[in-house]
Amino acid sequence: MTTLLEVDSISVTFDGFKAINDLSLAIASTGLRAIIGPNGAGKTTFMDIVTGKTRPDRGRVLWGEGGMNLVGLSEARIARLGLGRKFQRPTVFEAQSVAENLDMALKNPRQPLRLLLARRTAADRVRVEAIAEEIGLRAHLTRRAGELSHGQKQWLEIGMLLAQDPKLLLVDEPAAGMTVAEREHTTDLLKRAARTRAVVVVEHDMEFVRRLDCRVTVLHEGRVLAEGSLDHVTADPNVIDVYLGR
Ligand SMILES: Nc1ncnc2c1ncn2[C@@H]1O[C@H](COP(=O)(O)OP(=O)(O)OP(=O)(O)O)[C@@H](O)[C@H]1O
Repeated sequence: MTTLLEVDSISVTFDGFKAINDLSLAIASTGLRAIIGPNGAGKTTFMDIVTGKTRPDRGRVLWGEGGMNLVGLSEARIARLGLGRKFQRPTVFEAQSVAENLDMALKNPRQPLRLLLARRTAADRVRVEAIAEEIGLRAHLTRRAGELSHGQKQWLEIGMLLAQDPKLLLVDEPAAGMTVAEREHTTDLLKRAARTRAVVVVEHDMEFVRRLDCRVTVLHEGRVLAEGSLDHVTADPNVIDVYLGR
């Protein structure tokens, strides 16, 4: 098992409050990881640090075989290294079709507009169809993204990230607001995506995490409280105390 991302002793303080407190954790180059923790545990701040949005006061974020330190790099640079982030709310282009959304994502979004609007090549079309199949929207390619259900929009956005072929996909609360059937589809989608890359899911919903059937890291007060299978961490007295608020 090779390590893709290693967070090494990072800390960050906001107005005297330690949101991340000497946090260390490692993510393997393939497979799923769930990160859970009560409100304020530091999950969002962790993602902000890894993606370059927030700079830690201390510590390193090491990437890839060479162990390149991401701290201090711009968000755009980190994204180009292969780190994709899916925020909670879908941000698809509502007026464009599913195919057009995927097509724009296939091309580098930092390209000039005229290239984004350039005609699709045959290879692009094949790739767009393959991604649509992967995310379960093959039958919806010509629909406007704005007409999709909430769950379908989330899948489209995951597809747009997959189009960029990230090495690590960070996904923030994918199950929020989804129906049971949509959740099942999302679990399958994330599991499939994790066969060839690292996928880190930050999630509150324990039932969803159980379905992911993966290693779980519990954060609390900005550090790792427990790690292992969901059964292992939920049997941990420290985790029980934190979740019951004792
Ligand atoms: N920019 C900021 N300025 C001040 N305090 C912040 C800032 N960002 C986060 N915090 C604080 O840091 C702590 C960790 O927040 P964070 O959002 O990372 O937690 P979380 O685990 O994602 O919580 P939730 O599950 O509620 O989203 C919280 O107490 C939060 O209020």
